Amino acid sequence: MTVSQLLKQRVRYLPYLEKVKQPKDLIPLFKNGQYLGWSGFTGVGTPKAVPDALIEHVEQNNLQGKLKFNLFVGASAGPEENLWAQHDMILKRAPHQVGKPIAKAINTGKIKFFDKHLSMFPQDLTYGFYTRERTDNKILDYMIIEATAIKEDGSIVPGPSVGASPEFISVSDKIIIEVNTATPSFEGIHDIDMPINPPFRVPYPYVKVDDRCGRDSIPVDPEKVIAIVESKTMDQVPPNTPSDLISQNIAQHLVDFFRNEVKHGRLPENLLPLQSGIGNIANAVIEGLTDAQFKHLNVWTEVLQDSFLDLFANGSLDFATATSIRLTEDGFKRAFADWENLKHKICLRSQVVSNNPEMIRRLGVIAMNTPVEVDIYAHANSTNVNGSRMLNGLGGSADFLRNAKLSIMHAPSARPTKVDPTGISSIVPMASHVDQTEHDLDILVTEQGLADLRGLCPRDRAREIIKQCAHPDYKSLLTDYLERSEHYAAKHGSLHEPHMLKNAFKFHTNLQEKGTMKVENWDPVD
Ligand SMILES: CC(=O)SCCNC(=O)CCNC(=O)[C@H](O)C(C)(C)COP(=O)(O)OP(=O)(O)OC[C@H]1O[C@@H](n2cnc3c(N)ncnc32)[C@H](O)[C@@H]1OP(=O)(O)O
Repeated sequence: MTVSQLLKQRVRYLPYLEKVKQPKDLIPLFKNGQYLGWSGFTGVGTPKAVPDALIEHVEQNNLQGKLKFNLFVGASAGPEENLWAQHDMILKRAPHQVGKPIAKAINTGKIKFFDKHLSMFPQDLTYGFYTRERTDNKILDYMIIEATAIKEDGSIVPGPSVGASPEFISVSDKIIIEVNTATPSFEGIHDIDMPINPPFRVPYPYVKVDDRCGRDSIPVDPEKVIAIVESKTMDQVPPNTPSDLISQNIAQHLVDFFRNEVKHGRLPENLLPLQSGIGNIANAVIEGLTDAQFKHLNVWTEVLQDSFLDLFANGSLDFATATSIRLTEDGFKRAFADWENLKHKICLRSQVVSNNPEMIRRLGVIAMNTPVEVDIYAHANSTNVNGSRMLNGLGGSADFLRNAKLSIMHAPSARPTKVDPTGISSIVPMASHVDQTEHDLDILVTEQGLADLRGLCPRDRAREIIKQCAHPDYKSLLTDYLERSEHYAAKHGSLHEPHMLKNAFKFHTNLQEKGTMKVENWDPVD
């Protein structure tokens, strides 16, 4: 097969050039029920050419629901996994996903999705936890990995994410490499630790965000590489919603809080390494930090979004490390225009390192993530609307929030429904699903204000959250719930974290029945 000049430039291990194939040539390898690993994390660095060829094959042969795979990706993949979901090509999926089609397939029961901390998922896969039903002792049949270059020893230089690729490669029977020649080579930006399982595991030695002691590429046994495919499609990350008054106010409360912590000596002047979660609100909060005049900031996070580029550009940010640079098309254009400068200030690691509890605690990370809802005692739901409908998954939120020095959650105080512009309160009496517990959260912030929960007993916590964070439309309702619960619990000797179980989910049932959480009355309790 003829090999393009671009591909020849990127593939420096010459025996691989004998293995160059067209994606369609690989279709016969794929069988219903196989276990596949894809590279990628939060929609960047994912394989595209082979997944697209499989979609075409399914469409042309009406194989929807007949060619399904157990699909594992470090976190969410790009548009391809949503097309796979639409074509009913996914049997099982873990540990995180983003996109309406895949969420719909999960919520209609077509995809068996399970959610696991991103720091733990890759290692649990290598332990064989998720493939116990296999009788052939294999873990993954194929790993399809996107590379931006291949080094002389055959090792793989990933693109804008590392994710779980090192672990997937270590347990995959066969490997297919998509070399993306449309995207520049990311060589030199990675620091990759290969998995070592207990009882021989050693500590990760990093004590500063810019420490490096891993490899700059992923080693691979060339015998396992069965095909090299040229990919010419760039990653496609949709644009972020521009920040609005709500997210700007959230950011301002946080900036004021940080300044006060510095003033009282609980934080250094350049704060501590920052983690910021996914989504529009997290992106807008980082945007808000850009104008705050902090200097020499550092970032230890899992995903770098566009707003981090502004922090670099105005000189606030010294160094950022993550497992993925999830930039929009414009973001990548900006980053590549300044690449010679930026590439010395960014390092991409495996997700088991970026999200590692040991590292997060050692560095004293400040974690900031967005919940679906938080209850008055600070149990937070990051994943399931009304305790039932999966949004994106837990991701790394709990890796960071449980282990950070400061654990912060930020959200708008209320969200609109079809019938009520403030029909959903982010503060509820009892969280309908719990991902982060009361023991994990220090600070809760909405556009209304910031509740500092450190050292408060649950009832004081509830009053602080309602006072500082609840939307005015819900303050008296939540206070009423708290006071009635206290009255009821006092009679029953259960005043530590008072609830009326009969009414605990009344906000949610009211929402389902009437489109708003504004309950008109409580069920009587005695
Ligand atoms: C890869 C990583 O893990 S990064 C580390 C952090 N990871 C996590 O925290 C994972 C869990 N969190 C998330 O997925 C996101 O932060 C979310 C979904 C909670 C919030 O995302 P954001 O983009 O900031 O907020 P946004 O307001 O746009 O909400 C996203 C969607 O969730 C819906 N949603 C959020 N909260 C609620 C709620 N209480 N009830 C109903 N729908 C809700 C929104 O309506 C919106 O739906 P739409 O896309 O149909 O408009």
